[in-house]
Order: sequence, then C-alpha cells, then structure tokens
Amino acid sequence: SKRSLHSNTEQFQFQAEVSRLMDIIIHSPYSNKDIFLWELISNASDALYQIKFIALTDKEILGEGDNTKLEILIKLDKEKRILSIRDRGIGMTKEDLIKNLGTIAKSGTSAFLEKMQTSGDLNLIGQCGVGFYSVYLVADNVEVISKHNHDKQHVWESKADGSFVVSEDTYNEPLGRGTEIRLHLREESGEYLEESKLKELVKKYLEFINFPIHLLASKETTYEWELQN
Ligand SMILES: COC(=O)c1c(O)cc(O)c(Cl)c1CCC(=O)Nc1cc(O)c(OC)cc1O
Repeated sequence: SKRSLHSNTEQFQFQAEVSRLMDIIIHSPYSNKDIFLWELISNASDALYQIKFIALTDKEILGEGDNTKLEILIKLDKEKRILSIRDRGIGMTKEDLIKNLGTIAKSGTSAFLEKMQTSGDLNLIGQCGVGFYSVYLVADNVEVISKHNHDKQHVWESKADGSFVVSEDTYNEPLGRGTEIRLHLREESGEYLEESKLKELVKKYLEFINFPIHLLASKETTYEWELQN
C-alpha cells in the first residue's frame, strides 16, 4: 500500500454503526448536500465555545499570538480540489480522534440510524453529534488534523476500505491549537470550490455563529464578514 506520509501510523476499523451510517450517507439520494458545511461550522463553533469556557477561569490556556484568535477559517484550494474548515477550538488528542471519529458512542444513535434509514432525512444527523459524517456527501477522502493542548498534533484519515488511520502529524503546518477538516471533494461536488457558493452558504449560517468566519478564496482574495450579532 502507499507508504504513509506520517510517522507511526496506526490502522483502525470503524465501529459497525459508523460504517452503516457512512453507507447511508454516501448512498443517500439526498439532494441538498449543503448541510455538511453547516455541520462542520457548528462543530467548529462548539469546539471554540469549549476552549472559551475553560479560558474564563484559566487565562493561560489560550496561549498567545494567533492562538488567542477564536475564529473559523475556510480555505479553497481549487488546484488540489480541497475545501478545508479550520478552527482554533479545544482540538482533539489522538485518543479523542479515535473515539470521536471512529465510534458513535452517543446513546440512541442506532434508533436514529433506523429513523434516518426510513425517512432519509439527513437533517437529523446533527442531533446525535454525528454531523461530521455528512462530509461523505461531498468528499471521498477526508483528513482531520487536530492539536489539543495535552497532545502532539495528529492526523486522522479515512480510507475507502472502511478503515481509518491515525498518525503523528510531521507533515502539515502546525495548527497551534484546534482542528482542521480537509475535504478532498468528489468529482460532482466541485461547486463547493466556488467562492460565490461558499459566500452564499456562510452568509446563511452567520446569524447562528458567534465567532468570526474568514473565507480564504485564493492567495489574493480573503472575505471577512463582520459579526451579524
Ligand atoms: C472537539 O471537537 C473538535 O475538535 C472538532 C472540531 O473542532 C471541528 C469538527 O468539524 C469536528 Cl467533527 C470536531 C470533532 C467533534 C466531535 O466529533 N465530537 C465528538 C463526537 C463524539 O462521537 C463524541 O462521543 C464520545 C464526543 C465528541 O466530542
């Protein structure tokens, strides 16, 4: 197999429920795939709230410089067809990556899976904290890079064969703190590399998000929205 780009790579199997959920999502006739962006932006917002809450009593936890900027960055890389959503939230340790993205330990998830299988209503997905998996509506390969204050930076990557790998990240730029989701978009999902589409979607969600969102459309162009609230 392809030599891994990272050092000490470990391979894991998705929990059975996760594989089933991914199959439902990948094969869902679901027309409105836009929900993946909402799920990622709201996960980023949750992670930013978590670090902001801890910082109320522990000022040092934010570090200094860029690490103190509680914001969400969306980057479009048209050449590589990668859409990435980055936050400086609390981030995840290696164990968090394995637990949070490999198992759906949430209670009632299997009941939810049944309901969604029949109703096909993917909008429910955010209810059980499994909104992350909506990325498979638009991406065939997903990398999650994360840096938590209590661990080194790691990268999680899902494989087409239903497994995933977690490695120490000796390759990507240091995040400082937080998580970056890198979506290798499917052939038919190129619309999510268009600035106009992203601007329209981000504007729609802005009223629900209490952190700045920056869209880095290309090396030259960055869009910043002042907070609506
Ligand atoms: C801490 O959350 C994150 O680092 C994070 C983020 O900043 C942006 C994202 O798009 C995502 Cl997906 C995450 C991870 C969120 C997550 O999956 N949390 C999570 C999931 C679980 O199944 C769980 O059950 C034990 C606990 C979780 O925190």
